[in-house]
Amino acid sequence: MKYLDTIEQADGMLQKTLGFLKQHRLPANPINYGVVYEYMAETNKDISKTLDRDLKAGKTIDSFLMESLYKDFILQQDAKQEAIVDDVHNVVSTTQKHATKAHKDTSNYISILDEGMSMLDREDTTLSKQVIDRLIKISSSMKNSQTVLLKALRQAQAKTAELQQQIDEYEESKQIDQLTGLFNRSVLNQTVDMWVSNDVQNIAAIAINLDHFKQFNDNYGVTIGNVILSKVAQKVKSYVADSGLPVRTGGEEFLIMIPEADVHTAGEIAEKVRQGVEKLQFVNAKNRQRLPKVTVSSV
Ligand SMILES: Nc1nc2c(ncn2[C@@H]2O[C@H](COP(=O)(O)OP(=O)(O)OP(=O)(O)O)[C@@H](O)[C@H]2O)c(=O)[nH]1
Repeated sequence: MKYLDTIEQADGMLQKTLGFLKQHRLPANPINYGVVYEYMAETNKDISKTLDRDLKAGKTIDSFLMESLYKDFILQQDAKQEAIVDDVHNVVSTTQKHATKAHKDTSNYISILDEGMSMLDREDTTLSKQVIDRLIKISSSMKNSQTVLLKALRQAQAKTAELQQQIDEYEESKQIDQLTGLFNRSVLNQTVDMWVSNDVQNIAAIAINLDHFKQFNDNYGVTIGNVILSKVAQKVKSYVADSGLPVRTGGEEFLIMIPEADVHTAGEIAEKVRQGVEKLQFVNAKNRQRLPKVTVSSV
């Protein structure tokens, strides 16, 4: 069980959580409530770290941020994962059933074979013929049972490969921010930990922030805001290739982490990203009006 709070503790947390939601004008829907509850209870260090950082920087704590924290750091055991586990369970139990039956058939076959052999009599050819007929019959049924087992094993093998692919896709989807296709913060934390434990010497970090993005949302709507975010993210990604890790760290914030890179190289990449984003042109499909230039700041 995830939450072991007593009624009194949960009541206390409820008050604190509602206070936080009210202060930031966030509706108390299940996502916002869940994230803020974890934050107040200090039970999720990733949520605490991100929210503390954003609060300290005076960032807007909005539903976009709540949703991304929920997806990145809470939503792990979802329906899809459970369905995969159920499928694995089915494959295992079906194969086990067939294997148990095949084992029983084999033992049966061996004892009938033993018994038949002892009954074979050179003098009594009629009895011997009956015994042999019975052995032929039982051998053929044994063959059928082995064929069924083989088929079940082949099906299990195919299903296992299919499930493995689903697990891989699922694992990947948990690491990727859906809107931008960049990595999410949980991958950032894991990757940096891995680099540090592998003694990577210089890790360069380029923080990229879209300028006045709130105005784009306010003036042109969230859908256009989303398109802009996604296109800028693609640009960011295109300058990183395989050499670094492009991450969406917040609503309109990205981070490029590059292992074994010096400040000069990082500066060059930051400048390329800045220029590349400025070259992007956005046109409002409804009225063909060109949108103002999108600019980014990087540090
Ligand atoms: N469309 C869209 N907007 C988002 C998303 N996530 C966050 N936002 C919005 O991004 C805006 C960020 O606003 P601010 O933090 O004030 O940043 P800014 O307007 O870029 O201001 P500066 O950073 O100071 O230039 C807020 O209006 C958020 O609601 C998202 O996934 N999609």
